[in-house]
Amino acid sequence: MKIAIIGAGNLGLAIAKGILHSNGATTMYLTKRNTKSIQEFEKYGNVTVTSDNQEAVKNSDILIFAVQPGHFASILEETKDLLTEKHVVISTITGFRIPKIEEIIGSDKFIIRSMPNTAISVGKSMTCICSNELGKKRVDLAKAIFNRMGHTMEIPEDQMQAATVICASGIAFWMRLIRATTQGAIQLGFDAKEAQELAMHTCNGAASLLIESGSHPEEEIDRVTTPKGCTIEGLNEMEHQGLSSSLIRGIVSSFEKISQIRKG
Ligand SMILES: NC(=O)C1=CN([C@@H]2O[C@H](COP(=O)(O)OP(=O)(O)OC[C@H]3O[C@@H](n4cnc5c(N)ncnc54)[C@H](O)[C@@H]3O)[C@@H](O)[C@H]2O)C=CC1
Ligand SMILES: O=C(O)[C@@H]1CCC=N1
Repeated sequence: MKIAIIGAGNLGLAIAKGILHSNGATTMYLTKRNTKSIQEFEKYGNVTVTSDNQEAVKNSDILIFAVQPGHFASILEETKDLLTEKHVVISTITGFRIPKIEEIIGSDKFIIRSMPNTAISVGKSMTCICSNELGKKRVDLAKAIFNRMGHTMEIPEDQMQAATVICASGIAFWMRLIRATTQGAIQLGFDAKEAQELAMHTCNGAASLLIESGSHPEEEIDRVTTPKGCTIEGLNEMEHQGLSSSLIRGIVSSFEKISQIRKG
């Protein structure tokens, strides 16, 4: 698998780490306008760092674009004449719809739109995927690539905006919840390091319980909330203060913001 990551920033580098972690590529190109900060990746023998997107495209089959939405169209213009039937174009760009990509490079290309998150660097991304008509023939390949670095779900393109909020922005939302729990634990007497260890492993355990048992969160909550006990006391106070409501409102605000990014 010859992979190029066009735009090795926060997400692009997370994907690169995930690929290296899972031995997922025979060769990998990483591109960025100024390559100084990512030069160290060349210590991995099969990685080439360059600011030349055309070189990366020519020497790769799987092209993962991870640039800011405002830069994507011009980079597609710059590389479109080099695209052949060997290439699979995978976009991670927020709000940039497949018809807009087809307008630039044509509908006769394999186009996958993906929405991974930064946990891809440790092989734990939740990645949503959709494709153009021709790209349906490469969806299994895209899933195979991303399944090595977490879990995938194929969805209609219309749900991509919502998937961005839940899965990609979701990493930040869960981080804040873990951080707030840590602050609570510090207030209760744990030192900062211990407090974070308690918070993150408990969070991991809660998610694993659902993933492995297939049960509903409320079933698991019922198993923890002793009548007249401390859990229900804390949980109800959190809800009186708007815990679920604030999360839902935040998710909807984030979703609405993507519409503005798309118009911009
Ligand atoms: N950061 C995240 O967690 C996620 C980001 N995304 C999407 O991924 C894309 C990238 O996001 P980030 O990594 O956060 O942004 P970023 O700004 O950290 O990375 C973009 C990179 O592209 C490089 N770049 C700019 N022009 C270039 C060019 N002409 N050729 C090659 N490289 C060029 C920049 O130097 C930068 O390193 C965005 O479209 C974003 O919406 C999607 C899911 C998650
Ligand atoms: O905040 C953003 O706009 C991008 C998309 C999802 C994660 N980061």
